[in-house]
Amino acid sequence: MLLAIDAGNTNIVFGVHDGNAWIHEWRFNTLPIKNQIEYEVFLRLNFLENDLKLSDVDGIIISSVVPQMNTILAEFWSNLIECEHVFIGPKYYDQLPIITSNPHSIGTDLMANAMSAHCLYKTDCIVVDFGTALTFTVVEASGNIHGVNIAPGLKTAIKALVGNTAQLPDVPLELPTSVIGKNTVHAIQAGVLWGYVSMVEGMLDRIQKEMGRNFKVVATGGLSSVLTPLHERFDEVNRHLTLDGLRLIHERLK
Ligand SMILES: Nc1ncnc2c1ncn2[C@@H]1O[C@H](COP(=O)(O)OP(=O)(O)O)[C@@H](O)[C@H]1O
Ligand SMILES: CC(C)(COP(=O)(O)O)[C@@H](O)C(=O)NCCC(=O)O
Ligand SMILES: [K+]
Repeated sequence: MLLAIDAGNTNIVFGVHDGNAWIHEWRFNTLPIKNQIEYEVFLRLNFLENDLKLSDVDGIIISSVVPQMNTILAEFWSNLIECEHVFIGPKYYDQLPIITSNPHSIGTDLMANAMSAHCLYKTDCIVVDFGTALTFTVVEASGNIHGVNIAPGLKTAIKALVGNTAQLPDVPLELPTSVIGKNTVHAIQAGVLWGYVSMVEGMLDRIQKEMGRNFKVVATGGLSSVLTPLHERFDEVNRHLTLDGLRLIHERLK
C-alpha cells in the first residue's frame, strides 16, 4: 500500500493506494503548522476509522510546495510506519520521463501533474490546476515541460479583493446567471467567477496559438468543478491527477 502526501498552500492531501485504486483520501489544512503529535494522531485516526493498517504501508511519497512543512512531513510518520520514503525534488528528475529546463523553479506538484499527463494521456497536454494558485502546465507528448503559467487561484483572488477594500464582503463561489451584477455580492461573483472563465478560455487559446497546435486540456485541483461553463473546454477533469503523478513517480523510482 502506498501513502502519497501532497502538501499544497491550502491543503495537505493524504492518499492511500492499494495497487489498483485510491482507496482513501484525506485533507488537512496546511496552516497553521501543527506539531508532530497532531499529524501522528491525524494519520492514526484516519487509518483506524477506515479499517486500514499502518503496517500495510510499504511506500511513502511526499511532495511539498511549502518549505516550512518539509521537516515535519519527512518525519512525522516515522514512529508509525516502517518504510523508505521519497521526498520529491530535482535530484530525482533525471530518472523520470519528463523533462524540465529549470528543475529548481518548478513546484513538485506541477512535476507530479506533468508526470500524470505524460503517462496517462501520452499526448500534448495542458494541465490546469485550480488550487491556491491557478496554474497552466504545458506538457508536450515527448514529456518535455514547455513551461508554466501562474495566476492567483479563485479563492486567493477573492481574498485579495476583500482584504484590500473597505466595503467588499467575502462571497460564496457561485456563478451568477448574469455577467452584470445588480448588487455587491453578485457584482463580485460576476467579476471574479465569470472573469476567471474568460481568463481560462483566453489562456487556453493563447497557449495553443503560441504553441501552434491543439493540446488536450485536463483540469485538476480543489476548485476544478466550480466554473461549470469551462467544462466543455476541458477534455477531462481528474481530481486525482496530482496523487496519480506521485504514484507514477514512486513506481518509476522503485
Ligand atoms: N473537495 C473540495 N471541494 C470544494 N472545495 C475544495 C475541495 N478541496 C479543496 N477545496 C478548496 O479549493 C481550494 C484549493 O484547494 P487545493 O486544490 O487543495 O489547494 P492547494 O493544492 O493549493 O493546497 C481551497 O480553497 C479549498 O478550500
Ligand atoms: C505554483 C504553486 C504556488 C502552486 O501551488 P498550489 O496552488 O498547489 O498550492 C507551487 O507549485 C509553487 O510554489 N511552485 C514553485 C514555482 C513554480 O512552479 O514555478
Ligand atoms: K496542488
